[in-house]
Amino acid sequence: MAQGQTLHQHLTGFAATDPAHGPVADVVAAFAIAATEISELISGGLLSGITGEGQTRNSDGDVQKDLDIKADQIIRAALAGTSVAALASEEAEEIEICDPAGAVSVAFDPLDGSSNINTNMSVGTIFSIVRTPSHARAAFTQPGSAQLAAGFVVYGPQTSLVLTLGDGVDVFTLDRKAKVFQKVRSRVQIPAQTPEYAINASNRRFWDPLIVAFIEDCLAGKDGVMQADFNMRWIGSMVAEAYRILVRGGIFLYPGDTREGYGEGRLRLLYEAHPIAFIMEQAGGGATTGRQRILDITANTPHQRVPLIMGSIDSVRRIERMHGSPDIKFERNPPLFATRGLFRI
Ligand SMILES: O=P(O)(O)OC[C@H]1O[C@](O)(COP(=O)(O)O)[C@@H](O)[C@@H]1O
Ligand SMILES: [Mg+2]
Ligand SMILES: [Mg+2]
Repeated sequence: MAQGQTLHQHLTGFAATDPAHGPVADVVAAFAIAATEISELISGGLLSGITGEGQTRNSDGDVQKDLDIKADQIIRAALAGTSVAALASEEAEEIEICDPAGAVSVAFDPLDGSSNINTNMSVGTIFSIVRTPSHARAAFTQPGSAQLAAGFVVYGPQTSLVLTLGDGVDVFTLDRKAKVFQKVRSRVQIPAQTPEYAINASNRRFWDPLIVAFIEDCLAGKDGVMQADFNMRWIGSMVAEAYRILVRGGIFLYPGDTREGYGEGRLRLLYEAHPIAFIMEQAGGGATTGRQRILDITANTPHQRVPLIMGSIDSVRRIERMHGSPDIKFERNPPLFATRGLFRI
């Protein structure tokens, strides 16, 4: 439908032949309500009593900021009005069973990029909705391709909710006065080739040589095999990076590295990589570990980490080809391949 449609209208118009569709719509609506409240809190900052400090740690070892905990509580309160079978939150150690008869289950990151709270940078909320199997406990032992819907909210200069119901990606921006999300972009398509990359380059000495090789190719610009001058971004907030990629393309990398505990990178499969990968693919982009499509992976534990490389499809495919070609470092040397096209190897 045309822009200007509200999220509520979008969900109401969502085909209802599958019995899970009603519960999916209810859960998305609950996240929209929670996001409206979280957005207000964030925009008030210290005036809302948000200090950005924290005392406790979550199961992944991160310090839980006051807003991490508050966002988790707000989302739980909003979901209490729905019949969700199982919940997996970044801020809870274990999977929780709510209504075992619930048709859907939800994994969520209440606040992504929370190291940015004090610096007045963008943070977000991420969610993944799956069908509940016969045993609710098994809800999160399905590959990412089994997701029914996924979304994320970016609390930036605008608060925007990005949503896929498995049929393309739409973007809704919060009308703060009316407290309604209005559709601003329909059927988003990520450009296949955008010379822009995002990676935490301070970890370079810990990377796999293939990641070093890819970034060196980007840095070589027009003179290198990519034949394009690259721009670089790193926000430290995956939701903000994903939003930028949806708008103008590019590639984001959080690979595994040799730091202790970072063998599988930093991002969590169930509530970060799965939903973002679903959105990337639905918008014509890609998401991979380098060796495996993210949506083909099934979690063994709730907070399992996974290397995540996502964005413009040509860049994602190039990374995958590099991982499949151990001798790529020889092939990369010009001038033999100086005539290759953008992003080709
Ligand atoms: O500080 P680093 O290692 O660059 O990691 C940044 C990454 O960590 C995250 O903040 C992880 O998410 P949380 O803030 O939910 O733990 C991502 O948003 C971001 O891409
Ligand atoms: Mg996160
Ligand atoms: Mg978080």
